[in-house]
Amino acid sequence: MTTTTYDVVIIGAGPVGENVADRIVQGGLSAAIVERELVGGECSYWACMPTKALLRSASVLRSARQVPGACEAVTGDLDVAAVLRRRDSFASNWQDDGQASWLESVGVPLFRGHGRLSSERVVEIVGKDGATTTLTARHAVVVATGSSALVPDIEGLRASAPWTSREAVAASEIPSRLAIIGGGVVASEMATAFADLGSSVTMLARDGVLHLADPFVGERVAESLRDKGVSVRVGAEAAAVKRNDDATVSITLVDGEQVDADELLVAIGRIPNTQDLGLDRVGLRPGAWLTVDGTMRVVGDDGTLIGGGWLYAAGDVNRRVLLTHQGKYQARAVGDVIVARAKGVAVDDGRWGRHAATADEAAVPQVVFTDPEIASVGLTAAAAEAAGLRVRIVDYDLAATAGSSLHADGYSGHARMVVDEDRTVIVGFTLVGPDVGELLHAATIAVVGEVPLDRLWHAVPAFPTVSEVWLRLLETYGR
Ligand SMILES: Cc1cc2nc3c(=O)[nH]c(=O)nc-3n(C[C@H](O)[C@H](O)[C@H](O)COP(=O)(O)OP(=O)(O)OC[C@H]3O[C@@H](n4cnc5c(N)ncnc54)[C@H](O)[C@@H]3O)c2cc1C
Ligand SMILES: NC(=O)c1ccc[n+]([C@@H]2O[C@H](COP(=O)([O-])OP(=O)(O)OC[C@H]3O[C@@H](n4cnc5c(N)ncnc54)[C@H](O)[C@@H]3O)[C@@H](O)[C@H]2O)c1
Repeated sequence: MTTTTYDVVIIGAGPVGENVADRIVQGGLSAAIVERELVGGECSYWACMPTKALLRSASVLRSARQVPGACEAVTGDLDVAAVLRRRDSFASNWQDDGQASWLESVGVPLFRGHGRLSSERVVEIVGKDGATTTLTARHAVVVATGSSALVPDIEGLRASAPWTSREAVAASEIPSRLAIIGGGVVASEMATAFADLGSSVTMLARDGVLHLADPFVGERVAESLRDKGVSVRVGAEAAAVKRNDDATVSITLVDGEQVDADELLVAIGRIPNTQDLGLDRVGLRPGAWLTVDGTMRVVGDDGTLIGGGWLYAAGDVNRRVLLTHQGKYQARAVGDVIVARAKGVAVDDGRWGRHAATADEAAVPQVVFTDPEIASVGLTAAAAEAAGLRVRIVDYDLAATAGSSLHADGYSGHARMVVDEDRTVIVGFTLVGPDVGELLHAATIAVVGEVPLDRLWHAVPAFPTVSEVWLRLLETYGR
């Protein structure tokens, strides 16, 4: 007999749903999880892992070519077929047996099918065979259904069957010409990947390249994309799209110009997976992002808790931060707070408390795997100023460290630290340069720990590493 009542029911087995389930069972409660596609979600099969696999080989080749002694050993070009095979293996060939076994090993039953809220604490699941299962949660239902690509209402766009990030990430062939609508993170990473893999790429970056980052970031990435032969068209906006009889696609821009390509990737942001989730049954609007309180309980438009607080939302679907690591961080807080409430233990939801996801507002780290890489945490200078902080910006040329000159000939990069002058702590840090992603965590610790600059002078970077930029930034700031 199938057990139909669990302490917690989770809809969506992406990275966030999996982590909520794990915390719930670690806390001694029972959990069941519902998944309509693959256990592991977008991140495992169509996002983080396969995109980075697509980007990594060219990055390694570039690194080798920048170091005499190694560059002489590079006698060929990128092996595209081998890159795609490695990508396939990082997407587990789009099979989820491994992650489904993990769920089983931690004691979380998996219900395959589309889940919907049908009433308070009740989730109805319709399986592929049409059979319906009903699960009731004693304590909480957690929505972790993630997000999907936004395809805008541009004339002819949908009918032209454009790629979203899914088709780009899983591509089995590299198109000769790829056009991209968008200038954000997906557009920039995919322009890099496909240019490296041999496509002739045109990027229609209406609002600029990575325009929400500190301005030097987008400038460096756009320059590098252009050096690779990418046509970066800042300000260009698509007005109409047509798939031609010969399978090519033509994009007419607002100014009347036409851009032709073999495939078109649309990468202009995300929509929440809440269209068919039964939100209307609990007083919410289908298709809306879910708004949450400090412990990720869903609130209605009037700010009151849905049903008194049994419904939680974590990960992309609550729109706080659309990143895997941040969603998993929320998941740990959500799992733990549900357990605490179920057991009548005090909730610790103050700033930096165990049950709060404070870093979502203060210290989100992100690495964008373009060439050069971008690593950032916390506030940009503009955001810090807009938040009313008395800010000092400290810049340093990353190429001027002994470590970077050893890392690669012709190393080029930049570092910026944003200091809150009233507290003399770092509130934002951005690095641009080859392989800077691995330098980021030191900055994340400094921001989260609110480490005073006076103390940071005692955190001595090893010589000769690129991390010596920390000392250079402090020297530039002054003692
Ligand atoms: C191209 C691309 C690259 C990215 N790269 C990175 C990166 O390098 N680093 C990073 O941190 N982030 C990256 N992201 C973002 C990252 O993928 C998301 O933040 C992350 O996947 C969110 O996890 P989630 O569990 O909230 O949602 P998802 O991963 O979307 O998982 C949600 C799950 O819920 C299931 N589901 C939805 N509705 C239902 C339903 N009604 N019933 C049952 N199941 C349902 C879905 O099938 C899915 O498996 C990238 C995103 C994209 C698009
Ligand atoms: N390495 C990483 O961390 C990584 C990689 C890929 C994706 N992601 C995450 O996935 C999410 C989605 O990425 P994304 O690139 O789709 O969104 P995004 O929000 O990063 O960028 C969207 C871009 O599209 C532009 N845009 C919006 N509407 C447009 C329109 N109608 N026409 C032309 N341009 C338009 C915006 O100005 C913006 O530059 C992001 O939030 C990101 O954090 C992370």
